Amino acid sequence: MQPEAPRLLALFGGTFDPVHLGHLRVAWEAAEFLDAEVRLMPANVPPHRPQPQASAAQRLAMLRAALRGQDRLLLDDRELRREGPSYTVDTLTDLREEIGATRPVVLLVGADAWSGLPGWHRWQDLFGLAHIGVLTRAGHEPREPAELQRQVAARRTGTVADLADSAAGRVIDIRVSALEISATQVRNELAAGRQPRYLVSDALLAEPSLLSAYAAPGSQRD
Ligand SMILES: Nc1ncnc2c1ncn2[C@@H]1O[C@H](COP(=O)(O)OP(=O)(O)OP(=O)(O)O)[C@@H](O)[C@H]1O
Ligand SMILES: O=C(O)c1ccc[n+]([C@@H]2O[C@H](COP(=O)([O-])O)[C@@H](O)[C@H]2O)c1
Repeated sequence: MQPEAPRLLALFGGTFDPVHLGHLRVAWEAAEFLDAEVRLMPANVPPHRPQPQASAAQRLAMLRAALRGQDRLLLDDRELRREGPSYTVDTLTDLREEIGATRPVVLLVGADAWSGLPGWHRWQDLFGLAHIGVLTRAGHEPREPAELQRQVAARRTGTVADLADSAAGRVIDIRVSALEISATQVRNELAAGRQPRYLVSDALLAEPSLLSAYAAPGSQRD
């Protein structure tokens, strides 16, 4: 009898400032599509963007609250234990040291992040460490700069089973529900003194201290 193939492990990195229903739903759909263990992984110091408004501890607390009550989506806090810019290539190298070279890993990125991949630190090395799953994102047309197209042409597959055949190196497009929600929108709602109801998990609204990093000074929310 063939030994059972190890389950796919998928990492969904982000700033999560704060985590919103767009993140949660697309991660859920990716977990179903890939039949993978999906881990949401907050960046400590996100590279290539302004630094988050909420601290790492606050972003982690919001993620914990949002993920409570289910076990399909998990939390991975490895980047919060590392100082300096949270480069994904370093994170995947660290993960490989922990789990070894053979288990298939899928790095999940939204379509907007994917377009910017050639700007990432040592981006070409990412393909040696993980597969990449590109999630559609409402409001962000798929765009692939020429250097990314060249790198990806021979790697793309439409078949999940291909991801189990190797530890890394394939690219798969994952069509998920179009939920045009962003953390920027949530921060703006809160800064204007409004509730981000139905944009974030109810668990975040139930505990007002969780969203306190975004409140307008002196604002009163109902
Ligand atoms: N609504 C969404 N649909 C699909 N992917 C998403 C969605 N929101 C975020 N993502 C993806 O989740 C990852 C983490 O995103 P991030 O934490 O920066 O959230 P964001 O909403 O884009 O934040 P901000 O508005 O602060 O830029 C990225 O790969 C991003 O493309
Ligand atoms: O490694 C890099 O150079 C790099 C550059 C930009 C983004 N990332 C990662 O991409 C993920 C999504 O980033 P963001 O800024 O959309 O939250 C998050 O895990 C970041 O650490 C990584």
